[in-house]
Amino acid sequence: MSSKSHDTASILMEALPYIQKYSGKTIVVKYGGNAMTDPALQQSFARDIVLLKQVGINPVVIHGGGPQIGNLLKQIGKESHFVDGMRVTDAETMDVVQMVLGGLVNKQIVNMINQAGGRAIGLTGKDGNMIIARKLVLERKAAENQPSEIIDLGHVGEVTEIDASVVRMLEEDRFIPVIAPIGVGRDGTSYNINADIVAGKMAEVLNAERLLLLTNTPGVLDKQGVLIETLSQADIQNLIADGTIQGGMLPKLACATDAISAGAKSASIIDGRVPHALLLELLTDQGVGTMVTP
Ligand SMILES: Nc1ncnc2c1ncn2[C@@H]1O[C@H](COP(=O)(O)OP(=O)(O)O)[C@@H](O)[C@H]1O
Ligand SMILES: CC(=O)N[C@@H](CCC(=O)OP(=O)(O)O)C(=O)O
Repeated sequence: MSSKSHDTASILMEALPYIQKYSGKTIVVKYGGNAMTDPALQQSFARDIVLLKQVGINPVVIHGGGPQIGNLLKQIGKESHFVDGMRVTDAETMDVVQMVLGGLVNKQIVNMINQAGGRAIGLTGKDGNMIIARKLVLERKAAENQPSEIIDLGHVGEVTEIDASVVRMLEEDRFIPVIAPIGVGRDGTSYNINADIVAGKMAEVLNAERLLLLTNTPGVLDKQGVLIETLSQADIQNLIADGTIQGGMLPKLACATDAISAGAKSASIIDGRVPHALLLELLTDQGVGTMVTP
């Protein structure tokens, strides 16, 4: 055997214990809007998802689309405002969120996976009353000795309940669920929910083996910009308190912490700009980001 074919065979063999470990299990993958900007990377993501399904693993994709929502808002002359990584969502912005997440982005991902040979089904949290939400009430203190004030984020929601029966039904078959983070209130109100939060709750409800959040950084970085490979829940509190973790990274770590408190073994924030990041993280000895552990 040539050394090249020996190398190829050993790479394939490296995947075997991981395929055995994850076969029949659910892996929740959050595909961030910032990780989905490059067409070649989108294709490598879609092929990874199809490969996982093909070897008996059940990927469930929750997608974001923050930059894509921001672009359409800009085209209609609206500025985006964020508080703690969450978009302030008035009624008009909520319509744009539904158009972009439920329409454009969701169907783009479905199409990419199907082009790669998979069978993806796109849903929002409204389908089958899957994601029930209520208005998020955000309380904040300007300073330690000040009374807290309530910040109105409009249609931003928090998840109160997930009925994952439709996801179960799809994953038991050949289908790959692709879910947009839009929730519905008991009274029919639409809610915009941060996709990281939805991914964390979905991982809890599905009792997922892994929760992977794909984004546009190498993982969680320290003050010097160096990758932190593993983080405990106590480390996270310290890094938030000293301002190292901010903005879009806050909901990711909140959801990782919640998922772990609810029994998940780990949650990983990985670099979606690395081609085949999912395969590298799941099926090889090589990690590609930050793993949050209990
Ligand atoms: N300590 C940190 N390490 C890495 N990224 C951080 C950190 N603190 C804040 N961030 C920001 O979080 C962003 C990722 O969140 P976000 O923009 O919401 O991505 P996504 O669209 O993938 O959800 C990074 O691009 C970075 O600007
Ligand atoms: C409440 C809130 O902020 N919702 C997000 C939903 C999309 C999202 O989470 O997209 P990324 O994962 O690409 O950031 C938003 O409106 O941008």
